[in-house]
Amino acid sequence: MPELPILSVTAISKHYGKLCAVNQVSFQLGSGFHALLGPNGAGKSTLFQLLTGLFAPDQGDIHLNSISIRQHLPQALAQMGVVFQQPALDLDLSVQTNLDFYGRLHGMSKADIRTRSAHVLTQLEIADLAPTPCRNLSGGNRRKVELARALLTEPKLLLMDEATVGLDPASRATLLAYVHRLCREQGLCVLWATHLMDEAEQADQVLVMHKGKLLAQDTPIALMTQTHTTSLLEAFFQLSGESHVETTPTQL
Ligand SMILES: Nc1ncnc2c1ncn2[C@@H]1O[C@H](COP(=O)(O)OP(=O)(O)OP(=O)(O)O)[C@@H](O)[C@H]1O
Repeated sequence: MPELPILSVTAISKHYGKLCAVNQVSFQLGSGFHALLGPNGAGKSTLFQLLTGLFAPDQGDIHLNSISIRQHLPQALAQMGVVFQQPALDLDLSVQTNLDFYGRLHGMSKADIRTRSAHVLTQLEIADLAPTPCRNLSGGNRRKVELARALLTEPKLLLMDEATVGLDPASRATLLAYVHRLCREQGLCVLWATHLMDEAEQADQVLVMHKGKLLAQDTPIALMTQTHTTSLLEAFFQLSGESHVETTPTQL
């Protein structure tokens, strides 16, 4: 029997005035690492804002494990962890206090928060930083703390919006490897927005977004085969009809 989707998005649209930032987008995701690939302005962040209920779509609906985000937002959010593009830690508080605050907001008991934080901080190799004020952390470690916080409630869906922006190559690789491991070992469903080719190339599936539309959803290899290209970058330009003269070979 086919696996039920964890995330199901049906014909959602979002306008800012006359601009259609998300245009009739539909897709379904099961467990695994899914890259949402698109250049600046493609609509990735707007899609994330719709998925997290920050805005309601003008039309369409989103279901997380069959729960409608429109009708039952708190229940849907309880199954979701999010790392937004903009850092969102309280820098004056310690790592542990940031996690405590988030856990309490989600109705976790103090004991559960402590057990779970110790687990995720250890997995991310930053357990020793628990008492440290977030202001004193490097950019890479701040992102790890945001990821730890997103994972505190054991979500089924993890949304990562350009989560590696500003990180050095080693920190970026550690974060990516850890999230891939969570997909493999715990069946997590990850939607990872990026415009970096190497991040998308490692995904189980790539969702190609351009000017508000979802152009394709498939494995990196299948996208290259369908477009008769030998790289994901070329496949993107084939699918979008854009020219890539002005771009670097590693990102859109
Ligand atoms: N609050 C807003 N008001 C008006 N227009 C907006 C708003 N937010 C985004 N837009 C526009 O909607 C379109 C999609 O933007 P969005 O930020 O979703 O794209 P993105 O793919 O996340 O880009 P980036 O990688 O630069 O974050 C862009 O044309 C952007 O200028």
